[in-house]
Amino acid sequence: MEDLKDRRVASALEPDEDVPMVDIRNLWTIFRHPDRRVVIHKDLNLQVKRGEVMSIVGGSGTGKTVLLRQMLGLERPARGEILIGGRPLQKLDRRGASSRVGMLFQHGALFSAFTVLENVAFPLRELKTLPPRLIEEAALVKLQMVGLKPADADKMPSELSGGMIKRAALARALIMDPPLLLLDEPTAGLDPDSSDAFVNLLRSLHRELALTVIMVTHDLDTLFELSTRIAVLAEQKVIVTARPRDVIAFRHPFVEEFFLGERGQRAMELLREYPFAI
Ligand SMILES: Nc1ncnc2c1ncn2[C@@H]1O[C@H](COP(=O)(O)OP(=O)(O)OP(=O)(O)O)[C@@H](O)[C@H]1O
Repeated sequence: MEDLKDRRVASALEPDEDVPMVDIRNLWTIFRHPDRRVVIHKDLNLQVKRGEVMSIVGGSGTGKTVLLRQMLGLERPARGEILIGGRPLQKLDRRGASSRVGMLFQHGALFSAFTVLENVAFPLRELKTLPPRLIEEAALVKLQMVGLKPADADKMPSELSGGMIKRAALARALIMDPPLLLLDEPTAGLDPDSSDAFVNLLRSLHRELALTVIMVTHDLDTLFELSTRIAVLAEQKVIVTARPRDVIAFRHPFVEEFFLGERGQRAMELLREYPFAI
Protein backbone atom coordinates (compact mmCIF):
# COMPACT_ATOMS: atom_id res chain seq x y z
CA MET A 1 0.00 0.00 0.00
CA GLU A 2 2.76 2.39 1.05
CA ASP A 3 4.70 1.33 -2.05
CA LEU A 4 1.83 2.22 -4.33
CA LYS A 5 1.48 5.63 -2.70
CA ASP A 6 5.22 6.29 -3.05
CA ARG A 7 5.09 5.31 -6.69
CA ARG A 8 2.12 7.60 -7.27
CA VAL A 9 3.99 10.53 -5.66
CA ALA A 10 7.10 9.77 -7.73
CA SER A 11 5.21 9.59 -11.00
CA ALA A 12 3.49 12.89 -10.24
CA LEU A 13 6.89 14.55 -9.82
CA GLU A 14 8.71 12.95 -12.73
CA PRO A 15 8.17 14.53 -16.12
CA ASP A 16 6.09 12.43 -18.49
CA GLU A 17 8.31 11.98 -21.56
CA ASP A 18 5.27 11.88 -23.87
CA VAL A 19 3.94 15.25 -22.74
CA PRO A 20 5.47 18.03 -24.88
CA MET A 21 7.58 20.55 -22.98
CA VAL A 22 5.66 23.30 -24.77
CA ASP A 23 2.24 22.93 -26.35
CA ILE A 24 0.80 26.07 -27.94
CA ARG A 25 -2.82 25.60 -28.92
CA ASN A 26 -4.85 27.83 -31.24
CA LEU A 27 -3.10 30.97 -30.08
CA TRP A 28 -4.20 34.43 -31.19
CA THR A 29 -2.26 37.63 -30.55
CA ILE A 30 -4.13 40.86 -31.21
CA PHE A 31 -2.86 44.37 -30.51
CA ARG A 32 -5.52 47.04 -30.30
CA HIS A 33 -4.71 50.55 -31.44
CA PRO A 34 -7.12 53.53 -31.16
CA ASP A 35 -8.05 53.24 -34.86
CA ARG A 36 -7.47 49.54 -35.68
CA ARG A 37 -6.69 46.02 -34.47
CA VAL A 38 -3.61 44.21 -35.61
CA VAL A 39 -3.72 40.42 -35.64
CA ILE A 40 -0.16 39.10 -35.21
CA HIS A 41 -0.91 35.38 -34.62
CA LYS A 42 -4.08 33.65 -35.81
CA ASP A 43 -4.76 30.11 -34.63
CA LEU A 44 -1.07 29.36 -34.17
CA ASN A 45 -0.07 25.85 -33.04
CA LEU A 46 3.37 24.63 -32.01
CA GLN A 47 4.58 21.62 -30.05
CA VAL A 48 8.11 21.32 -28.70
CA LYS A 49 9.29 17.98 -27.34
CA ARG A 50 11.57 17.56 -24.35
CA GLY A 51 15.25 17.89 -25.21
CA GLU A 52 14.69 19.61 -28.55
CA VAL A 53 16.36 22.78 -29.77
CA MET A 54 13.50 24.35 -31.70
CA SER A 55 14.35 27.45 -33.68
CA ILE A 56 11.70 29.92 -34.75
CA VAL A 57 12.34 31.87 -37.93
CA GLY A 58 10.08 34.35 -39.69
CA GLY A 59 10.06 37.76 -41.31
CA SER A 60 10.36 41.00 -39.33
CA GLY A 61 7.23 41.69 -37.29
CA THR A 62 5.80 38.17 -37.53
CA GLY A 63 5.70 38.01 -33.73
CA LYS A 64 8.65 35.80 -32.81
CA THR A 65 9.67 37.84 -29.76
CA VAL A 66 6.05 38.26 -28.68
CA LEU A 67 5.65 34.47 -28.80
CA LEU A 68 8.72 33.99 -26.55
CA ARG A 69 7.36 36.60 -24.11
CA GLN A 70 4.03 34.73 -24.05
CA MET A 71 5.82 31.43 -23.29
CA LEU A 72 7.54 33.19 -20.40
CA GLY A 73 4.19 34.47 -19.11
CA LEU A 74 5.09 38.14 -19.60
CA GLU A 75 2.26 38.64 -22.08
CA ARG A 76 -1.09 36.88 -22.45
CA PRO A 77 -2.45 35.77 -25.79
CA ALA A 78 -5.87 37.11 -26.79
CA ARG A 79 -7.08 33.54 -27.30
CA GLY A 80 -5.75 29.99 -27.07
CA GLU A 81 -3.48 28.45 -24.49
CA ILE A 82 0.12 27.60 -23.75
CA LEU A 83 0.93 24.46 -21.76
CA ILE A 84 4.36 24.05 -20.19
CA GLY A 85 5.09 20.43 -19.29
CA GLY A 86 1.36 19.73 -19.63
CA ARG A 87 0.25 22.56 -17.29
CA PRO A 88 -1.51 25.69 -18.55
CA LEU A 89 0.82 28.65 -18.14
CA GLN A 90 -2.05 30.81 -16.85
CA LYS A 91 -2.43 28.44 -13.89
CA LEU A 92 1.20 28.76 -12.82
CA ASP A 93 2.06 31.51 -10.37
CA ARG A 94 5.16 33.66 -10.94
CA ARG A 95 7.33 31.28 -8.95
CA GLY A 96 6.01 28.24 -10.83
CA ALA A 97 6.59 29.92 -14.20
CA SER A 98 10.11 31.15 -13.40
CA SER A 99 11.22 27.74 -12.11
CA ARG A 100 10.11 26.19 -15.41
CA VAL A 101 11.14 28.79 -17.97
CA GLY A 102 14.33 30.89 -18.24
CA MET A 103 14.84 33.51 -20.93
CA LEU A 104 17.90 35.10 -22.46
CA PHE A 105 16.65 38.43 -23.77
CA GLN A 106 18.09 40.08 -26.85
CA HIS A 107 21.11 42.24 -25.80
CA GLY A 108 21.14 40.56 -22.39
CA ALA A 109 18.92 43.12 -20.64
CA LEU A 110 21.07 43.29 -17.49
CA PHE A 111 20.27 45.92 -14.85
CA SER A 112 22.99 48.53 -15.35
CA ALA A 113 23.03 49.63 -11.68
CA PHE A 114 23.61 46.07 -10.40
CA THR A 115 26.84 44.07 -10.37
CA VAL A 116 27.05 40.86 -12.38
CA LEU A 117 26.45 38.79 -9.25
CA GLU A 118 23.43 40.89 -8.23
CA ASN A 119 22.01 40.53 -11.75
CA VAL A 120 22.41 36.75 -11.75
CA ALA A 121 21.03 36.41 -8.22
CA PHE A 122 18.05 38.73 -8.85
CA PRO A 123 15.35 36.10 -9.61
CA LEU A 124 16.33 34.08 -6.50
CA ARG A 125 16.39 37.22 -4.28
CA GLU A 126 12.90 38.11 -5.53
CA LEU A 127 11.57 34.83 -4.12
CA LYS A 128 12.61 35.93 -0.61
CA THR A 129 12.93 32.33 0.57
CA LEU A 130 16.69 31.67 0.68
CA PRO A 131 19.34 33.24 2.91
CA PRO A 132 21.70 35.70 1.11
CA ARG A 133 24.76 33.45 1.48
CA LEU A 134 23.07 30.55 -0.32
CA ILE A 135 21.82 32.86 -3.07
CA GLU A 136 25.34 34.19 -3.58
CA GLU A 137 26.76 30.66 -3.76
CA ALA A 138 24.12 29.60 -6.29
CA ALA A 139 24.90 32.66 -8.44
CA LEU A 140 28.66 31.95 -8.33
CA VAL A 141 28.03 28.35 -9.46
CA LYS A 142 25.99 29.63 -12.42
CA LEU A 143 28.71 32.16 -13.33
CA GLN A 144 31.23 29.33 -13.44
CA MET A 145 28.83 27.24 -15.52
CA VAL A 146 28.71 29.92 -18.24
CA GLY A 147 32.48 30.41 -18.26
CA LEU A 148 32.76 33.61 -16.21
CA LYS A 149 35.33 33.98 -13.43
CA PRO A 150 34.61 34.69 -9.75
CA ALA A 151 36.46 38.01 -10.31
CA ASP A 152 33.75 38.99 -12.84
CA ALA A 153 31.06 38.76 -10.15
CA ASP A 154 31.70 42.28 -8.80
CA LYS A 155 31.96 43.96 -12.20
CA MET A 156 29.27 46.29 -13.51
CA PRO A 157 27.60 45.45 -16.85
CA SER A 158 29.31 48.48 -18.45
CA GLU A 159 32.70 46.82 -17.80
CA LEU A 160 31.77 43.65 -19.73
CA SER A 161 32.35 42.70 -23.38
CA GLY A 162 29.34 41.73 -25.51
CA GLY A 163 30.12 38.03 -25.05
CA MET A 164 30.41 38.43 -21.26
CA ILE A 165 27.05 40.26 -21.11
CA LYS A 166 25.40 37.34 -22.93
CA ARG A 167 27.04 34.88 -20.53
CA ALA A 168 25.94 36.82 -17.43
CA ALA A 169 22.40 37.05 -18.83
CA LEU A 170 22.46 33.32 -19.53
CA ALA A 171 23.57 32.62 -15.94
CA ARG A 172 20.59 34.69 -14.75
CA ALA A 173 18.22 32.78 -17.06
CA LEU A 174 19.48 29.49 -15.55
CA ILE A 175 19.53 30.52 -11.88
CA MET A 176 16.28 28.66 -11.05
CA ASP A 177 17.38 25.52 -12.98
CA PRO A 178 14.49 25.73 -15.45
CA PRO A 179 14.05 22.76 -17.82
CA LEU A 180 13.05 25.17 -20.62
CA LEU A 181 15.34 27.91 -21.93
CA LEU A 182 14.16 30.61 -24.35
CA LEU A 183 16.79 32.46 -26.39
CA ASP A 184 16.04 35.67 -28.31
CA GLU A 185 18.77 36.25 -30.93
CA PRO A 186 21.48 34.73 -28.70
CA THR A 187 24.41 35.60 -30.99
CA ALA A 188 23.21 38.96 -32.36
CA GLY A 189 25.86 41.65 -32.00
CA LEU A 190 28.72 39.24 -31.27
CA ASP A 191 31.85 39.03 -33.43
CA PRO A 192 32.35 35.67 -35.20
CA ASP A 193 34.75 34.24 -32.57
CA SER A 194 32.55 35.23 -29.61
CA SER A 195 29.53 33.94 -31.49
CA ASP A 196 31.20 30.53 -32.07
CA ALA A 197 32.24 30.34 -28.40
CA PHE A 198 28.70 31.19 -27.25
CA VAL A 199 27.15 28.60 -29.57
CA ASN A 200 29.55 25.98 -28.16
CA LEU A 201 28.56 26.96 -24.63
CA LEU A 202 24.85 26.67 -25.51
CA ARG A 203 25.44 23.28 -27.11
CA SER A 204 27.21 21.87 -24.05
CA LEU A 205 24.69 23.33 -21.58
CA HIS A 206 21.82 21.91 -23.64
CA ARG A 207 23.39 18.48 -23.39
CA GLU A 208 24.67 18.60 -19.79
CA LEU A 209 21.55 20.13 -18.26
CA ALA A 210 19.15 18.15 -20.51
CA LEU A 211 17.48 21.43 -21.47
CA THR A 212 14.70 22.03 -23.94
CA VAL A 213 15.61 25.16 -25.91
CA ILE A 214 13.44 27.45 -28.03
CA MET A 215 15.42 30.01 -29.95
CA VAL A 216 14.70 32.93 -32.25
CA THR A 217 17.60 33.66 -34.57
CA HIS A 218 18.35 35.16 -37.98
CA ASP A 219 21.88 33.79 -37.93
CA LEU A 220 22.26 30.76 -40.20
CA ASP A 221 25.39 29.43 -38.44
CA THR A 222 23.66 29.50 -35.05
CA LEU A 223 20.53 28.02 -36.60
CA PHE A 224 22.28 25.07 -38.25
CA GLU A 225 24.70 24.35 -35.44
CA LEU A 226 22.05 24.09 -32.72
CA SER A 227 18.59 23.35 -34.11
CA THR A 228 17.04 19.91 -34.02
CA ARG A 229 13.94 21.37 -35.72
CA ILE A 230 12.93 24.70 -37.19
CA ALA A 231 9.47 26.28 -37.03
CA VAL A 232 8.67 28.83 -39.73
CA LEU A 233 6.33 31.68 -38.80
CA ALA A 234 4.42 33.19 -41.73
CA GLU A 235 0.83 34.12 -42.53
CA GLN A 236 0.24 34.63 -38.78
CA LYS A 237 0.91 30.99 -37.92
CA VAL A 238 3.52 28.24 -37.94
CA ILE A 239 3.46 27.05 -41.56
CA VAL A 240 5.99 24.23 -41.17
CA THR A 241 7.95 22.51 -38.40
CA ALA A 242 10.66 20.13 -39.55
CA ARG A 243 14.34 19.21 -39.48
CA PRO A 244 16.53 21.91 -41.03
CA ARG A 245 17.18 19.97 -44.24
CA ASP A 246 13.45 19.40 -44.72
CA VAL A 247 12.55 23.03 -43.97
CA ILE A 248 14.95 24.17 -46.70
CA ALA A 249 13.08 22.00 -49.17
CA PHE A 250 9.69 23.49 -48.18
CA ARG A 251 8.21 25.61 -50.96
CA HIS A 252 7.19 28.99 -49.58
CA PRO A 253 8.33 32.51 -50.58
CA PHE A 254 9.72 33.30 -47.10
CA VAL A 255 11.59 29.99 -46.86
CA GLU A 256 13.05 30.45 -50.34
CA GLU A 257 14.19 33.97 -49.57
CA PHE A 258 15.55 33.10 -46.12
CA PHE A 259 17.47 29.97 -47.07
CA LEU A 260 17.85 29.97 -50.81
CA GLY A 261 18.39 33.60 -51.76
CA GLU A 262 21.79 35.22 -51.34
CA ARG A 263 22.19 33.30 -48.10
CA GLY A 264 21.36 30.03 -49.81
CA GLN A 265 24.88 29.08 -50.68
CA ARG A 266 25.92 29.45 -47.03
CA ALA A 267 22.93 27.35 -45.98
CA MET A 268 24.01 24.58 -48.34
CA GLU A 269 27.61 24.75 -47.04
CA LEU A 270 26.27 24.47 -43.49
CA LEU A 271 24.19 21.45 -44.44
CA ARG A 272 27.40 19.78 -45.61
CA GLU A 273 29.32 20.95 -42.50
CA TYR A 274 26.79 19.67 -39.97
CA PRO A 275 25.27 16.58 -41.57
CA PHE A 276 24.85 14.81 -38.23
CA ALA A 277 23.39 17.69 -36.28
CA ILE A 278 20.60 18.10 -38.79
N1 LIG B 1 2.92 45.71 -26.75
C1 LIG B 1 2.70 45.89 -28.07
N2 LIG B 1 1.72 46.71 -28.50
C2 LIG B 1 1.48 46.86 -29.81
N3 LIG B 1 2.15 46.22 -30.79
C3 LIG B 1 3.13 45.39 -30.43
C4 LIG B 1 3.47 45.17 -29.05
N4 LIG B 1 4.49 44.27 -28.98
C5 LIG B 1 4.78 43.95 -30.27
N5 LIG B 1 3.98 44.61 -31.12
C6 LIG B 1 3.98 44.48 -32.59
O1 LIG B 1 3.84 43.10 -32.90
C7 LIG B 1 4.61 42.78 -34.04
C8 LIG B 1 5.51 41.59 -33.73
O2 LIG B 1 6.57 42.02 -32.87
P1 LIG B 1 7.81 41.10 -32.54
O3 LIG B 1 8.81 41.95 -31.82
O4 LIG B 1 7.38 39.87 -31.86
O5 LIG B 1 8.32 40.74 -33.99
P2 LIG B 1 9.54 39.82 -34.42
O6 LIG B 1 9.01 38.74 -35.29
O7 LIG B 1 10.33 39.41 -33.23
O8 LIG B 1 10.35 40.85 -35.35
P3 LIG B 1 11.93 41.11 -35.59
O9 LIG B 1 12.44 39.90 -36.35
O10 LIG B 1 11.94 42.33 -36.43
O11 LIG B 1 12.56 41.29 -34.24
C9 LIG B 1 5.35 44.05 -34.45
O12 LIG B 1 4.66 44.66 -35.49
C10 LIG B 1 5.30 44.90 -33.20
O13 LIG B 1 5.32 46.25 -33.51
